[in-house]
Amino acid sequence: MILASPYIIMKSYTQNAALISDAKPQESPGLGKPYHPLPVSAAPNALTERIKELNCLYGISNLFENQDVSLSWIMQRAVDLIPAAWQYPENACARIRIDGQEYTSRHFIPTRWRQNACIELNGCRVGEVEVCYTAPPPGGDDVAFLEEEDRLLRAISERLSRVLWLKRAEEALKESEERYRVLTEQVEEGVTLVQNSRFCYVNPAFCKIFDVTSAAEMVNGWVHTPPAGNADEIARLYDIVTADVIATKVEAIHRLIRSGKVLWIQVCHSSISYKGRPALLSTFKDVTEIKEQQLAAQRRADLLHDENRVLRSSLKERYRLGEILGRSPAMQEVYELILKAATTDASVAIFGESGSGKELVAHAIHDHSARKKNTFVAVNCGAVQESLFEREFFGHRKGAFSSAHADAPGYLDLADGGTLFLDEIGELTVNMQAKLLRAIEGGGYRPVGGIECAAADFRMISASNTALSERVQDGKMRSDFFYRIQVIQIQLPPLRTRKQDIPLLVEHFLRKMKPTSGITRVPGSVMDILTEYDWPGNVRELRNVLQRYVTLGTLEFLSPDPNVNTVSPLTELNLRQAVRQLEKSLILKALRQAGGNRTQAASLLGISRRALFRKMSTP
Ligand SMILES: Nc1ncnc2c1ncn2[C@@H]1O[C@H](COP(=O)(O)OP(=O)(O)OP(=O)(O)O)[C@@H](O)[C@H]1O
Repeated sequence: MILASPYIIMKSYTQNAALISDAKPQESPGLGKPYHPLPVSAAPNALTERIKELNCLYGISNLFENQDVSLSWIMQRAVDLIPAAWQYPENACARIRIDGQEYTSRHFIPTRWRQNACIELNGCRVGEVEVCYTAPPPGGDDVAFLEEEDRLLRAISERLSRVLWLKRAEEALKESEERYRVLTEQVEEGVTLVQNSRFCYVNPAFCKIFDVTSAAEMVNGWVHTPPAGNADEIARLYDIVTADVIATKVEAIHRLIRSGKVLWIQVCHSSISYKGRPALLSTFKDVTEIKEQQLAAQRRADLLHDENRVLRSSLKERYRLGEILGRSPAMQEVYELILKAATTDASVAIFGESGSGKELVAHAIHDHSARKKNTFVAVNCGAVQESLFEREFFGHRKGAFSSAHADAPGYLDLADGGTLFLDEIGELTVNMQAKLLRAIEGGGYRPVGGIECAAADFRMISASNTALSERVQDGKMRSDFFYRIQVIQIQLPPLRTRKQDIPLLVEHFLRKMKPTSGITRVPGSVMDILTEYDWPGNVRELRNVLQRYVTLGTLEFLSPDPNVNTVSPLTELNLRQAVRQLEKSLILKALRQAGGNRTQAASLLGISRRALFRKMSTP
C-alpha cells in the first residue's frame, strides 16, 4: 500500500513546466495579499527526504484515528507536522486556513517563498494549506520547491479535505443523535435501540414502565437477559423478534401488573439502520385506557350475545315476552322481530288491528333495548291538533303564549335518551310529518317561543292499524317520512288467527283480576264460547269481556256474534245500559265490517274518529 503511493516514487530532477511560473505577482483567491508563485524543481533523490514525507502523511493520517477530538485539534497537529517534510525544514513553516480559522506552525511568517494547495468540501474551496520558507532557499527562487513537495502538499490538502468532510459528517450525525435523544427523552412512549441483541439506547419512559432505575444500567446489556428492571418482562417483549433484522414491523400488546394494577403495553419493533448496521428500534406505549374500554365493550357484547342466545334458544317454547302473551307460531315470529329490533336503534313500525297489542310490542322493544333505563313516551297522533303540534312535540318557552308561565318540554325532550312511541302515526298531517322529519333527521327543532335550536336522541317506534302505503298513494303521507319511520316492520296477527292463544290469555287476565274477583278459571263451556268468538276488538276486547264476566258473572260481548250463543246480562229494562249495549254492538259491527280499521268504522257509524275512540275506551 505504501509502495503504491505516488509520493514514494523517485524524485525526478526534470523541471515541470506547468509548475514553473514567470514569478509574476498573483492574487491568492480570497485568501490574502498578492504573492509570487515560485518555480518548482526536482531535488536529489534521497531516502531521508521520502522518509520525511512519509512521516508527515502518516502523522496526518493517524490524526483520523483519534476519536472525540475537535477539528481544530486535528488541524493544529497537522500543521505542526508539515514543515519537517520539506527540503529545508529549519526554514519551513506552514499555515492551514479553514472557514475563517487559521492554524500555523511555529514561527510562521508569510513570505514570497510560498507554496499552497486548496482544501475542498463537497467540491467547493473552503480553505488552503500553505508552506513558506522564512529565508531565501539556497537554490534561489527558481528551485525553491521540489516537484515532489508540490505533490506532497496536494496530498496533504486532500487528506485535510477528507478530515474536514469526516468531521462535518460526524458533527451532523452527533447533532441528529442529540436531537433524537432529546426527543425520545421527552416522549411518553418508551423507546429502545438494540444492535447485536444488546441495548444501545433506552429512554426514561421505558425505564419508568419497567422499573429500571437508570438507563445507563441497561445500555450494553443483552435483551434476552436484561441487567435491570423487570428482566423477565423485558426479555418477553423481545421474544417475538428473534434477530435485529425483521422484514416488517412487529406489533403486540403485553399485559403487565404494576402495584396490583393491570397495565397494557403496545410494543412495536421496526428494523432500521444505525451506524451503517441493522438495528431494532422499538416503542412501548401504555394503551391501558383504550384496552380497558375495548375489553369493557367486548364484555358488554358477550353479555348481550349470551342474553340473546338464551332468549332465542327458549323461543321455541316461549309463551310470553315481557307482558306479551301468546304461544302461537305467529307470536313466536313477533318475539323474534322484537328482539332483533331491540338490538338496533332503527325506526320500527308496528301494524295490527286495534287492541292487538301494538303498544305492548313497542314497550317490549324499549324494555329489551339499551335505552330501557330512559323514558318511553307514548303519543296518540290521532289526538294531536295541527295548531298545537309544535307546542306538544317541541315544547315551549316561558312567555311564548299567554298561559305559558314556565318552560315546558315537548314529547321529543321527554323522550331524550329513550323511545318515542307514535301511535296512529297515519293521523299526522303532511305538514306535521315534515316538521317531525326535520327534527329526527338531525335538523333539530325549536321550542315555541325559543331562539335556540334543540336536539334530542330518541328511538322512534310508530304504530298503525292500516297500511301506510295507501296513505302515501293518496298523498296523505310523505314518501320520505314513510320510508324513514319503518326501517323494521312488525305485523301483529289478529286474535282470531291465533285462537290457540286464547286459553293462555284468559288465564292471564283472570289471574290479574283475581284479587278482586276471586275467579281463577272459566268453565269449559265459557271457554268454548270465548274460543269460538271472532274478537274484532282483539285482546283488548277479550280483556274487557273477561272483566265484565268476573264483575257481573255473565259473558257479554260487545256485539252479538252469529257464531256464538250470547248470554245476555240484561234482566231489567235499564235504558242507559240498553243504549250503551246497542252502541257497543253497533261499534263492534262497524269495526268488523271495516276489518278493524277505526277510521272506516267511524265513518260507517257516522261519528268522528275521536268520538269512536272515546266510546271504545269507555268500559
Ligand atoms: N299478546 C298480548 N298479551 C297480553 N295482553 C295483551 C296482548 N295483546 C294485547 N294485550 C292487552 O290488550 C290491551 C291493548 O293492547 P294495546 O294497547 O297494546 O293494543 P293496540 O294494538 O296498541 O291498540 P290500539 O290500536 O287501539 O291503540 C293491552 O292493555 C293489553 O293488556
